Amino acid sequence: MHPSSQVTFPPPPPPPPQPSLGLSSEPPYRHHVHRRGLLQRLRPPARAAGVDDTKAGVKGLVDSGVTSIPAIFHHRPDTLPQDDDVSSIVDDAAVPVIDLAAPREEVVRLVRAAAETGGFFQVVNHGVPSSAMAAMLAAVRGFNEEPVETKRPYYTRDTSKTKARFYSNLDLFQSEAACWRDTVFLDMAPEPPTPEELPEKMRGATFEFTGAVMKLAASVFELLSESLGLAGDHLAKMGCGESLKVACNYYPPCPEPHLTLGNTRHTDPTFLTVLLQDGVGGLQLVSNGRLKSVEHRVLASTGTARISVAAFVDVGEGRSVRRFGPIPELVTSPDGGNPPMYRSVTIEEFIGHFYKKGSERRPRLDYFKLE
Ligand SMILES: O=C(O)CCC(=O)C(=O)O
Ligand SMILES: [Fe+2]
Repeated sequence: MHPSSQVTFPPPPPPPPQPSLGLSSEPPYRHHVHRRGLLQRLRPPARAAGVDDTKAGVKGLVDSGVTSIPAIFHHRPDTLPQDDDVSSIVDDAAVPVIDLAAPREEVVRLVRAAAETGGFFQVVNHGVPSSAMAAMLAAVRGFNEEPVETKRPYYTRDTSKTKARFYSNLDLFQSEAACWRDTVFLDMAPEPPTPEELPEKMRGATFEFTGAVMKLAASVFELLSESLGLAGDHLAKMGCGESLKVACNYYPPCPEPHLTLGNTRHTDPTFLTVLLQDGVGGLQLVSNGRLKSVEHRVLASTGTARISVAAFVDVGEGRSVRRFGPIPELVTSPDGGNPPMYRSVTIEEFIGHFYKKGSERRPRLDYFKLE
């Protein structure tokens, strides 16, 4: 979704000096030496850096006036933007734009082409009101720019405590280097939070926005089903649209953006991500490799804060027991020439790879490839 072409909301965000989202198809990282050593060294400084112990996040560091970033935010040079990246990094402005109000066949054709190649596309006429998008972005800004005393009570990574969690770097104590980002993470479906569970600044906008995103996701699943030659309700019946978890990302301005990242290169762990401000992206695994899950990362930059809202649409019930693998209709071609490329997995196993592998963030699907 690109609200920028349809709405202006005060204050208008200045364009970032660098591409805000890079999409890459380079081979995975090769460097994971001394991982254990790195982790051991990382933990105490992570607390001391005033990110987690203060519960003030990266924004707290910026407010305290740092002019150089703490060492835990230093990423390996080979993972940072390089001059010679240009050929393999696509910036979000280059992704295809699909008008969902175009004739159905045309939309299905375009969705198929986009999902099979880049795995990432931007939609217009998507039915999410411009006012709802602008209000959601303003709400995320509003919360993050509150005094730390207001934000601190929400600071937790404990999913059993609340459906609205504020933290800086979910994997702060597992990753090789921390990212220049704070997040409010919301569990919105199938069991929504009560309005009182959300930070006050986010109460008004969140329910309207996420309700509209669920509707949009349902129609994208229909389009993806049809683009795979399946019945329109195939992916919905598999449960792909039951759950909604929303990462509200706040990327404070960074004094040394050349040393760190807003988010490292990764693929998302869900069936579909609806990304406010940058696009709508990929479905994976069950298409037997036909639809792509785009690798992406976020650069840090000086200037003003950047805000994004990534809505992860996924399976709800039975995440530890239901198995997902290539859809039978997609692997049994009449000539037998399309064998399954991936083994089946549960959602929990699929997501779990992210944490087990730490900084080694290969595209998730690679781990489940059949030889
Ligand atoms: O901020 C963005 O544009 C992307 C965020 C993202 O990749 C994520 O939250 O998974
Ligand atoms: Fe992502």
